[in-house]
Amino acid sequence: MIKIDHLSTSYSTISGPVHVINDVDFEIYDNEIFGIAGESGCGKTTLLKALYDIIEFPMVVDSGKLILSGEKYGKTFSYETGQIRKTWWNNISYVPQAAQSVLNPIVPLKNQFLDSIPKEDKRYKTKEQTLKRVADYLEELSLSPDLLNAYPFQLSGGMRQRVIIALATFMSPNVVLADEPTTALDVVVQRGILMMLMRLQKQLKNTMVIVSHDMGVHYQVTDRMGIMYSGSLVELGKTEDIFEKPIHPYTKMLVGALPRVGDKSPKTGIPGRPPALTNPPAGCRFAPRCQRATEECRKSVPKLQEVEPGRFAACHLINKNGC
Ligand SMILES: Nc1ncnc2c1ncn2[C@@H]1O[C@H](COP(=O)(O)OP(=O)(O)OP(=O)(O)O)[C@@H](O)[C@H]1O
Repeated sequence: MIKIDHLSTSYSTISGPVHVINDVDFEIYDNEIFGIAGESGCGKTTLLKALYDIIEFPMVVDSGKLILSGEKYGKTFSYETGQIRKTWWNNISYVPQAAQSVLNPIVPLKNQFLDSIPKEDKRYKTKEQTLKRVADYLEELSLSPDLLNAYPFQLSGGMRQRVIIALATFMSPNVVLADEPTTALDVVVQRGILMMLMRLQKQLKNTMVIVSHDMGVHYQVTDRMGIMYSGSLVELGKTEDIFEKPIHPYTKMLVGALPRVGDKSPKTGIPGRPPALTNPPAGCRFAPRCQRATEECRKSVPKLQEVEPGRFAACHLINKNGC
């Protein structure tokens, strides 16, 4: 499980701190695929980096923390912000955005696998034993073991993405974080990657966190999801509930803009633009784009509240005829 405990982060810039994650507080459970959605620049990648403990200048944690806990091979573990990196690969792994370009193009894949396996993993005594296990694992994932002798530049983008996912899951981590795993791939390859992630999650019974701006990806793959807007979590719940009955006005607009089979009604975009994080408006950050915003919305920041069991939203209009 990952507990995100009132986390706020910022980036230090020459014009002062840019607050990107604002008091985000929720839990991601064991054995689920959790999605994080929202427009470009709302802080999805920043949150994922914090989850993976890549907190390096210019990113700063202003307050709050993360706790990664669980059980592996009969032993319980718990790591907080600042310690999570000690358990990279073993208990948590990360498929970064544009992952296809993180592989060194001129190093054979087998060396990249060997370099990624933590030195303390003593399950395989020799290099040959480790490579045999990697080859078997690739076969389990319907990938050819011959890939181990290939160089990344010889592979297509979709194949490189599959290899990265294999690398990230080889140690059976309790949590796998994937940032935009299907962006820049054609729809057929996208589907293959999504199926692979779903199959792996079922097999490992672990937690997968998928960041995507594409609501279609969340609909197909995730069990629960969080909607981010301008650095805050504005809605959280089961994915099917969010699509069937969105609560927050922003989520309603996001879901309403999606095409549906048989629905011929004209689709409209969300008016306006997200606020600049360098100079956000007071009160609810969505208020300038919300047709139902009131004086209260423009003055005070709404807190994320439990609207129904397991359903959370941050909006002053809840129970006031608006949401
Ligand atoms: N190194 C940095 N220095 C200053 N500001 C940054 C830095 N990295 C990100 N930001 C700012 O933080 C905000 C959130 O960025 P982030 O990459 O987390 O958003 P995102 O939702 O993942 O967007 P995208 O979908 O485009 O990747 C953006 O406004 C961005 O300009």
